[in-house]
Amino acid sequence: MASVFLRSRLSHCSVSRRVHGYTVPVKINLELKLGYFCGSHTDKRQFSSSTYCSMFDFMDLTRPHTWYPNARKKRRKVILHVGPTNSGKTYQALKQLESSSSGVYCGPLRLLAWEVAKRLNKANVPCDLITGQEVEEVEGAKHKAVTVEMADVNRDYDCAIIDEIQMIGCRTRGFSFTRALLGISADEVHLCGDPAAVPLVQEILKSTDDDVMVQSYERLSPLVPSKVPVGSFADVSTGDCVVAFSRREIYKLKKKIQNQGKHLCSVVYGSLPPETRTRQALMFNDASSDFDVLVASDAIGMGLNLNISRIIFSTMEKFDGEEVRDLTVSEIKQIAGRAGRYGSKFPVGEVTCLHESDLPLLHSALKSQSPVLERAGLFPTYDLLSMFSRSHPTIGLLETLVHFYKHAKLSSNYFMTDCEQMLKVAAVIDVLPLGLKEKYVFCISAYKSLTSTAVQLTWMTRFLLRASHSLLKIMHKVV
Ligand SMILES: Nc1ncnc2c1ncn2[C@@H]1O[C@H](COP(=O)(O)OP(=O)(O)OP(=O)(O)O)[C@@H](O)[C@H]1O
Repeated sequence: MASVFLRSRLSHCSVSRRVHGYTVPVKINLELKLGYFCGSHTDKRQFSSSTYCSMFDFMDLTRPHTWYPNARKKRRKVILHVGPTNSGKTYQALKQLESSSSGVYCGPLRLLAWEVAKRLNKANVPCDLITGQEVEEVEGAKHKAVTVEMADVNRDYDCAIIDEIQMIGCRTRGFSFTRALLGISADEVHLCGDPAAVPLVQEILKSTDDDVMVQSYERLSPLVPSKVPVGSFADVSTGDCVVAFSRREIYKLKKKIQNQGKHLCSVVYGSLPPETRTRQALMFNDASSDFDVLVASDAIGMGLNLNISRIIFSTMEKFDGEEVRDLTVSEIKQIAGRAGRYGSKFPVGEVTCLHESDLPLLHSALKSQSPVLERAGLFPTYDLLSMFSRSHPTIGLLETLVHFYKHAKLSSNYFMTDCEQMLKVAAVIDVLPLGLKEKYVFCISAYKSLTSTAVQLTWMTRFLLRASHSLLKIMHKVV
């Protein structure tokens, strides 16, 4: 239904006919005001050549480093902490954050941001928690733990961490990591993640004039791939985490395991409400609780420190929004790496599958390197959309996004983010009496939870109207 709605909206817009192939002359005042896109108030050493450009090509996204004048004022020290899972990369970066006078942690999951905020506050470093769903401010805090979409590129920090930097290559969320990488204004920026991201990050940062260094790590505790599958739910034991890729499957597995009468299961998956997800993870981690088995989606794959003894893949395939495909090497390693975390009560991690036929893929993935990332996600900033919109006042957000998607020019280090879900949100909210900024905010923050039924679209329309004030309060500072 949503796609029908979207199709009709798109044909109604006829964006490509009306706004095809712009190279728009800009007036002097606009040029001055928006100088940083042409480089005028950024780093004069490097970005001054086109200061007096008289033509502004909105579709030219080939120099995204110039979108962040605040960060370009600094020569940042960027440290890439790379290595396998459970090798202490984040631990080392967090030590720097903890000892800095101001800082920000940017993570891919709300649960990770929550863990970091808790850790810093416990260490008497007041730390705010800011995610798409909540703002928890702590008096006197100069530190923030945020989900990467909420990273504030207008503030200055001593220290910043961008965790799971390999997500810069993610089809749908990569642009938020690119924005944080290029835009965070911190003296020291710590990037933690897979070595596969190193060449791309180094290439991208050539344009920023930052100092970049690479620090490599080894796994701190062994991870043993099992030669035999689990085979029967009767063989599931305390500390096991069974991984599945849909909510339906997760609850089916939970039921089958609990039917054996030996274990109670916690569940963790991405769309669980944050409080419930946190409670379920805590319950599993708590040795005194009866919930000694976890059934989870790949939401546990990133950075979470859970007391898992053995990872059991119930399948090696997942539906990625477009098709059912095999898990990638990187996904398999990330998820498997949750077993036997250093410092947990299981000093050795084990990993296996439910079905024997899945074992070869598991074994070969664990022996392979993740393929090197070639391109990072990119998406136009609000400022850029807003400039475009001012030059084309009759065009709505949906048409603007479609136009950028079709006509933007990118350098070879970048790809345009897959914005199909954002377009669906834009199609709905374009008819609402909201400003461009509000609409943009909703598009980049609400698309993750959108599904494609008419009921949910109707619900979302109502929700947007109700939530606009609170969400805007959160987003106001970061866009
Ligand atoms: N030097 C250390 N002393 C004590 N504990 C450590 C040390 N280094 C790491 N740890 C602990 O080991 C676990 C794994 O560390 P960390 O989360 O930093 O690994 P990582 O390499 O970032 O893993 P992933 O890529 O899976 O997120 C954490 O519980 C962390 O607190």
